Amino acid sequence: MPVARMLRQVVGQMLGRPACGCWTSAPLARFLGTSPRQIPADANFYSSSFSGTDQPRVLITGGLGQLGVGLANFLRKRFGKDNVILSDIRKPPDHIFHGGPFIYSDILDYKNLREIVVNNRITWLFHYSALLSAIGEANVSLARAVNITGLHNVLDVAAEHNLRLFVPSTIGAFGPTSPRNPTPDICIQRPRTIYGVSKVHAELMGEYYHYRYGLDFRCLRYPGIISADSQPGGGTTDYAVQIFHDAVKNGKFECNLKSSTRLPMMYIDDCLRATLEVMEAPAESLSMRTYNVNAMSFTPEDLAQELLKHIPEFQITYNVDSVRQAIADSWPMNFDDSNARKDWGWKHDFDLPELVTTMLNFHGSDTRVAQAN
Ligand SMILES: NC(=O)C1=CN([C@@H]2O[C@H](COP(=O)(O)OP(=O)(O)OC[C@H]3O[C@@H](n4cnc5c(N)ncnc54)[C@H](O)[C@@H]3O)[C@@H](O)[C@H]2O)C=CC1
Ligand SMILES: CC(=O)[C@H](N)C(=O)O
Repeated sequence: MPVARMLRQVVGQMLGRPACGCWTSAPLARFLGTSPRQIPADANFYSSSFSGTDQPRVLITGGLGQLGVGLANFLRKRFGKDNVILSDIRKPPDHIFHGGPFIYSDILDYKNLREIVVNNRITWLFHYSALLSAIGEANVSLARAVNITGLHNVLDVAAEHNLRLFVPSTIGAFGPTSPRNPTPDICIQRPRTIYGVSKVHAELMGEYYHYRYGLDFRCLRYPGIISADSQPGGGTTDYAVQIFHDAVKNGKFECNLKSSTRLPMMYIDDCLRATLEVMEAPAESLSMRTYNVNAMSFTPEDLAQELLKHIPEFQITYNVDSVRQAIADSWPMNFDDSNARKDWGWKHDFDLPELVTTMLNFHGSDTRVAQAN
C-alpha cells in the first residue's frame, strides 16, 4: 500500500476517535511497518497481565541509585524476594547482589529491555533510570539520551507487553513561570533544565500512551527525597541528604544553596509508600495519571535549626553553587498534592522533626554527641 494512503488511513482513524475515549488501535509504527515495536491491538485500559490474585513480577530500572535499592527491599517484603528484579548498568555491591535478583539492563538497548521483560514475565515496571538535575546540566547529551530516548524504549516495551508502568517525575518538572507557592498539579510547566524538560516529556508521553494505547501509566512528581542509607545521584536537593552525614561525622556542613532556599522534601519511607499506593490504587480512583506528592517544605536554615536541637555544636556555612542555586530558584517552594490526597488517600507520615530524628538515629548521632561530651 502506498505510504500516503497508509498515512491517510492512520490519520482518519485518529480523527474518528472520541476526544476523551481510550484508544485501542495499534500505533503508527505498526501501520508503517518500519519498527520492531508492536503494541497489541487489544491493549486495554487495565493491565490485563496482572490479576488481583497473582503477585506482580516487577522490574526496577536504574535500581542502584539513591532510591532503587530501597524500593526493591520495600516491594520484596510485599511481593516476595524473587518477584522483584533490580537492574542497572553498574556493578552491584555484594550485599545487593546477594539480596535478591539483580540483572544488567541498559535502557538505551531496546532489545535487552524486551528480552528481560519477556524472559522474566515482568508485569510491573518501575522506571528509575535518569540523570538528575545538576549532573544533567553537566552532561546534556547523555541526559537527553537516558532521560528521553531511554524513556521511549521503556514506554514501547511497557505498551507492547501490557505492563503497569511507574515513572517518577519531580518538582523539577516546573520552572520559573510556574506558580511556586504552592504549585498545583496542572499549571504552566516551562522548566529550564534538561532534567525538567525530559520529565515533562515523560509525563506527557506516558499520558499520551495511556489515552492512545491504554497503557497503565502512573506517575508521581516526587519532591527532594531524603534517605539515610543511600547516596544522592547529582541533584539540587542533595544537600538535604549530605547534611546528615557531615553533621554526624564532623559537626559541620558547607551548604551549596542559600540559607533561605525553600524546597519541597520527603523522607524515603513516605516516597516508597506513595509509589506502591499509587501503583495499587484502583484505576477508577485515578482522575489523573500524574500527581504531585508532598510531605514537608523547608530551607537549609530550617533544617540546621532542627539539627541543632540534637547536635548543639552543629555549624552550617554557605558556599553557593550558582548552577544549583539557579535551578532551586526556579522550582516549587511548596507542592499542592491535594489531588493525590483526595483521589487515592495519600497521607505523609514524616514532617521535619520526625525526619531529623529518624535520620540521626540511623546515622548513630547519639554515639557521636556522647563522645563529644
Ligand atoms: N532522588 C530524588 O530526590 C528524586 C528522584 N526522582 C526520580 O526518581 C528516580 C530515581 O532517582 P535516584 O535513585 O535518586 O537517581 P540516581 O541518579 O541516584 O540513580 C539513577 C540510576 O540510573 C542508572 N542509569 C543511568 N544510565 C542508565 C542506563 N542507560 N540504563 C539503565 N540505568 C541507567 C544509574 O546507573 C543510576 O544508578 C529518577 O527517575 C529521578 O528522576 C524524582 C524526584 C526526586
Ligand atoms: C528533586 C529531584 O528531582 C532531584 N533530587 C534533583 O535535585 O535533581
